[in-house]
Amino acid sequence: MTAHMLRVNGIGKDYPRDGGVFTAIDELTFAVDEGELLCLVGPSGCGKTTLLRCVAGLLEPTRGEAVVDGKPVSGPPDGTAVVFQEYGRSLFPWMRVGANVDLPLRRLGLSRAQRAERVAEALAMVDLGGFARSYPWQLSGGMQQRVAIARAIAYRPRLLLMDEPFAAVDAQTRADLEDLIRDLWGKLGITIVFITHDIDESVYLGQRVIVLSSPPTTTRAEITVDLGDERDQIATRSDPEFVKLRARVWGEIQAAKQAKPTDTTEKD
Ligand SMILES: Nc1ncnc2c1ncn2[C@@H]1O[C@H](COP(=O)(O)OP(=O)(O)OP(=O)(O)O)[C@@H](O)[C@H]1O
Repeated sequence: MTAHMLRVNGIGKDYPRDGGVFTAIDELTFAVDEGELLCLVGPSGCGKTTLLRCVAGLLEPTRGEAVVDGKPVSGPPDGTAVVFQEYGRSLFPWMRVGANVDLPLRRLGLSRAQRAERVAEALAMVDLGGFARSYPWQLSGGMQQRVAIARAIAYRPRLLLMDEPFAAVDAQTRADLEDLIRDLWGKLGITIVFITHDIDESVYLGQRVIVLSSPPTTTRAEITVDLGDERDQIATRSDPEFVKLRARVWGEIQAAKQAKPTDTTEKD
């Protein structure tokens, strides 16, 4: 049996609002297998970022817990890296690309040579081998996001959390970055939880898609993506199974927007 890399056990989050309490997440429970590529999709404001922050140990849930690699999360978990949407804010503009990728490695107790090897390897994997000495602001948005991805993989995480990482780049760059993620996932065998509000992206990337409801958020549906591991921007997206799956996710999201909070979860 495959081990769970991540378990989300009854996580809920309340925020103070207008002198009262706003339940952003009511109750979320799901598990992610080791080596799985899972996409989480849901309507705007459904608490995707809140959930990811709870899993990454950056925010304390009001209820429930996240368990990464068998350990309850109480701070940033070992072996976990995060890629955020805003690459412009996650890279340090005064540090060269190589130094940005190197930064998180400094707490791993590696030698300078080992770190340099990891930085070079990670930059080569995202096709930025010649850019170690450039500054982030000299690169395009898509290239900067590849630096952020290189920084995450240089850390050699077992779990990679991605929060709408391609929302701010143009469509062509986005397609290239999607293929890069699938390629890295295939090569590195890591577990990826990918958050997106883009239905097509969730089906194209994921082995499984979890659809979240509107707040107070619960799991609306869990959908297995039976498209095989070889995906291609043209062939996969015109595959009748892809078209069927995207229609199903779309339907679930529309229903989630209209549903009453008491609706029960549907499972595949
Ligand atoms: N620190 C906070 N204080 C109060 N309310 C918050 C806070 N952070 C988030 N919220 C609210 O909780 C809800 C979920 O927010 P969150 O950013 O997690 O959703 P999201 O699904 O990532 O949104 P989007 O799709 O727009 O990026 C929203 O209604 C938001 O206004």
